[in-house]
Amino acid sequence: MPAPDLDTILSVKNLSVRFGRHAKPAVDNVSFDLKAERLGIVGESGSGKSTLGRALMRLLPPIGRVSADTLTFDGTSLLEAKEKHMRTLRGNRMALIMQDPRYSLNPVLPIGKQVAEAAILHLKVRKAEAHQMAAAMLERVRIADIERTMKLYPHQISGGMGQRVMIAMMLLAKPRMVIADEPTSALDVSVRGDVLKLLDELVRENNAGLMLISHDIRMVAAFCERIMVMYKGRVVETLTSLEDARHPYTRGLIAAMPDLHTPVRRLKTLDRNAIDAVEARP
Ligand SMILES: Nc1ncnc2c1ncn2[C@@H]1O[C@H](COP(=O)(O)OP(=O)(O)OP(=O)(O)O)[C@@H](O)[C@H]1O
Repeated sequence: MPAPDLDTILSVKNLSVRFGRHAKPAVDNVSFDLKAERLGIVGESGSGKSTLGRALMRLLPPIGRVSADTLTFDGTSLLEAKEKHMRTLRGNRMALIMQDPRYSLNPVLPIGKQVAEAAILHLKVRKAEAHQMAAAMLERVRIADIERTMKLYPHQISGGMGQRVMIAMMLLAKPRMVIADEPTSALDVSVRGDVLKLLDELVRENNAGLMLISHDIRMVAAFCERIMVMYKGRVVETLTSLEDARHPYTRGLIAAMPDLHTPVRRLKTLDRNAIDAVEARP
């Protein structure tokens, strides 16, 4: 028997997700491993990126049917784990950061309390210690004037600050795997880079694995060592550099994303016939 690879955080073999018995799979036979690295998942809208992320967190609605040969996270089979175990894994060992902090944060709770409650829940610490941990973590995500800011409600802070609060809350317990699903697309362009840099910094510090889900292949390429390209639920290629892109779909995604250094007059659209012809090859 081959020795287990101790560095592997997540192992996925032939993962498929179907919404309804006769529907085409939203995620179709996807296989990959995640180590303490940054893995980008890119693809156009509807390619199955979010469904993949949610399947890994076991957060799909009951209509979503998951099947896989292997789905192992940190030694636990996500196919077999009881829901109670999943609840301790989520937020503790695995974290999901979503697009818009306004929908993820509790609107009726001051942000300091929310972060402290995450510490009480996941780290089983007492109130005073949780408050201190929350303050330290908020400082770590560069929130200024901590004690005053902790008393503010989510609607009183900016989107960029809200996303930094989410990151503080999600990374408090030092999870092994962080799935960030379009974490900056609801934010002002001017703060996107800062939020991503911060996320990257904290994930590296914890020696965790990051899955960065986005439709923006150039942004993903700037942050990730590997990029998995999804089309109609399948992985069409995995790249370490955009220059290696061979698949017409990936090339289409690259061409469709404006590059600050080479301005284009018209944004290209994807040539679906060429893409499907390549996909149809045995
Ligand atoms: N709850 C659901 N019920 C039925 N179908 C769903 C559900 N969630 C996702 N799907 C379908 O699964 C497919 C993949 O959707 P998914 O949201 O994963 O794509 P995506 O690549 O994340 O797109 P986006 O970038 O727009 O979020 C789509 O065809 C979508 O309609």
